[in-house]
Amino acid sequence: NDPPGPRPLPLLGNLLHLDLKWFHLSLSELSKKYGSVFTVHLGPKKVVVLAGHKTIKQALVNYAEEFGDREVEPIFSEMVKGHGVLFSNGDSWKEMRRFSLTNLRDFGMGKRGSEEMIIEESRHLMELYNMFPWLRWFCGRWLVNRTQVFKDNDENIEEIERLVQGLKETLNPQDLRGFVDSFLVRQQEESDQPDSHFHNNNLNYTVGNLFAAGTDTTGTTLRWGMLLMAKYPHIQDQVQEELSRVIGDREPRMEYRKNLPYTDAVIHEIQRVANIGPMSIPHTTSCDVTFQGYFIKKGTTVIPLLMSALQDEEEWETPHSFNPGHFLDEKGCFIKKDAFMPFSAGRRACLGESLARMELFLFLTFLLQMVPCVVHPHPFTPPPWGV
Ligand code: HEM
Repeated sequence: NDPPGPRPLPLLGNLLHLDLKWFHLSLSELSKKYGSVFTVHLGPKKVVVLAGHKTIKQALVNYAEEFGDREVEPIFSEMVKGHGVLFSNGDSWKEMRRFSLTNLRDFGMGKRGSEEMIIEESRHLMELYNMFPWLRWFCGRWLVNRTQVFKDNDENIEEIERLVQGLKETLNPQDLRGFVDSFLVRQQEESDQPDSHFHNNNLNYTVGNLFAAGTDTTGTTLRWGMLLMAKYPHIQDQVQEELSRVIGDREPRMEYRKNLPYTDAVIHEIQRVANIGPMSIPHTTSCDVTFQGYFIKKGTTVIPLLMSALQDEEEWETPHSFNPGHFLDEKGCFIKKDAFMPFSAGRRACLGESLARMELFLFLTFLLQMVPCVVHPHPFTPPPWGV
């Protein structure tokens, strides 16, 4: 009783049915034909796709254990060897996730502490933008191949090891400066336990995961924000009108968000349309499971098609166009939407959601606030050493 799906060819599976460049769009098309739980074969590999807000939530929240393991593709299993939090499972993942969440929160994630740091970063962002407009010359494409990926990974880990070494040499257990310090103390406390998960590999890979999962995601969403504001100047005008009416010349702060319903709605709509993780990060079933009447074997790759929730035609008035009204009631007050799930749901849901939301709010309000700023006299001057 497998979930339905297109008939696979030997060896190739359904590869010919899918546009691999626009894989998430192909899956979205297939869900129209095969429903909210369907099978596709990527070559010989069987993959179950979950589509639509209700089905994804039901699987990831109501069947949290069954659908809650991470699929670790061969390249990642070779690269991270089960360490860290992003591409790990079992007890090691549980310990790393719990430790990361508790410590990031203790060091201010989603709270005042990180607000101060993000504001400081926003000030630099404003300065940098005015100071180095020629940085854009470097924003090109570069070729990545497999060897390069492994080389980059090794270099990243070496860099993290150097950072950790510096922190180890200056560690004062009475004055913990951040995540790595807390990890090092825990490592010392558990040094007599041979099967402790607090070893160097988990430290290096968890730090690497937090950087990797936490930078490009927010950065890409911000770029979408700027693109959408440029494309819809009348919406940008309304945000700027609200910002100048509510906060004026004061520096943006999280506490102003509740009085900025339009800005908040625009930021949510940016994330909905940006759709930066359309297929989430694949999961795998931790045991055999019967879901919506279908049998799914232990170890089956599962793709929660988040884009199908973000563009669910039953949940959004105009799912395919940018419309901040999706998050506003008739009085212009902000409303939460259950189908808004760019951070996924359940036990593998994004660990940095509160940090990301704070960053998006502060960076975008800083960038959109109409405060007088010095415009660089020669915005397109190439760097002194040429391009
Ligand atoms: C706009 C920003 C971001 C978006 C849209 C986003 C989205 C996601 C998504 C879709 C997942 C996969 C969830 C799943 O498997 O079901 C994820 C996982 C994760 N995210 Fe984020 N993320 C963002 C920012 C961040 C930040 C700032 C951090 C770190 C501080 C972070 C850390 C992680 C980690 C560690 C995981 C893996 C969790 C696990 O496997 O247990 N993310 N994120």
